[in-house]
Amino acid sequence: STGGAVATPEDHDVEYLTPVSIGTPEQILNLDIDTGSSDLWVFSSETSRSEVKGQTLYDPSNSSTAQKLEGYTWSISYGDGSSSAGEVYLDTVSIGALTVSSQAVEVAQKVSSEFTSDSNNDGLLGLGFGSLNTVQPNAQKTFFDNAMPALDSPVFTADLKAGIPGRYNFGYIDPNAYTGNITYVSVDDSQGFWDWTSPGYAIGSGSFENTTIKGIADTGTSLLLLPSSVVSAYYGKISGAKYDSTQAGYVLPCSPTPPDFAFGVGDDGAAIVLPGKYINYAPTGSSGTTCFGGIQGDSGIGFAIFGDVALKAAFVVFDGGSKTLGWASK
Ligand SMILES: CN(C)c1ccc(C(=O)NN)cc1
Repeated sequence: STGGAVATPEDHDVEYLTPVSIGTPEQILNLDIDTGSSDLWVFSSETSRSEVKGQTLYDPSNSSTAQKLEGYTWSISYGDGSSSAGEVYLDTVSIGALTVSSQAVEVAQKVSSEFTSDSNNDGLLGLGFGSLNTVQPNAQKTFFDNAMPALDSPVFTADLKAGIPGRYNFGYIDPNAYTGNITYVSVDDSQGFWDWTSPGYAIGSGSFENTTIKGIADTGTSLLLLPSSVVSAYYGKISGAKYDSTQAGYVLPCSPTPPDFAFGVGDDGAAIVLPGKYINYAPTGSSGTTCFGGIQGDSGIGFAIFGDVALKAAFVVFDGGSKTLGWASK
């Protein structure tokens, strides 16, 4: 089997939302597919009314295939301090033509303000490794883990794009979606993430800097978070760029277009190039003169995060069979 669906960017590519069918008859919710976590949770009929602002709600009582897991609960918090919690059902979940008949659907009873204010986001679909799942008393499998045995190939791919819809596919690699070769790198799944090591970076037309950068491929994080030495080297090349403590990040003049940023993949010289315009993440004010940087520091996290700013420059294969990541330009 195979499947897949469109991934539509929200403002500034802060996140990408994908239609997911849940239950019988189908209830379609727009979920944030997140390789940095492993819970499939949704806004629901059980979500505190004061914490819902426009989201579509999954109502298990309207699904003939929903089965409550009595006594099961979940509770999750994310790197940005947001959180949610609730109870658990099993139901049929589909992404395009790919259907999992008994998927754990975690219904939110509480969500934090970051989710409440994100009115188009109806929940998250985690595609990290199973060890990160928060369901108690027994952890539940991800959609990918449940689907894998039936997939033509044990993979899913992320083809996110700047400002326009891209795609997540399951079970196959679309040869028309990328250019050149796919370079595969090893993954350390010991922390539950798609954790890999880049050999270094280059700024603009500059020489390649060999420096080990260990980090996770995380579709659920908006920015590219890198070691402070790399971030300082990048913004040090830009007149007027500075760390703004009020914004808690580097800001830069939106014009002229900043230099490209490339990160290495594998030991054969392959690299993914971020066009400089991807680093103009969003204007900080109404004048549009100053932009918030799409590359920021990873201090305090313990690893780099290759979020959407990086991923949208690449075609990425998440290989659950070999536990490798494949990176290609496009
Ligand atoms: C508040 N929202 C929509 C979030 C979505 C995803 C994440 C995240 O860290 N995913 N890896 C955090 C917050």
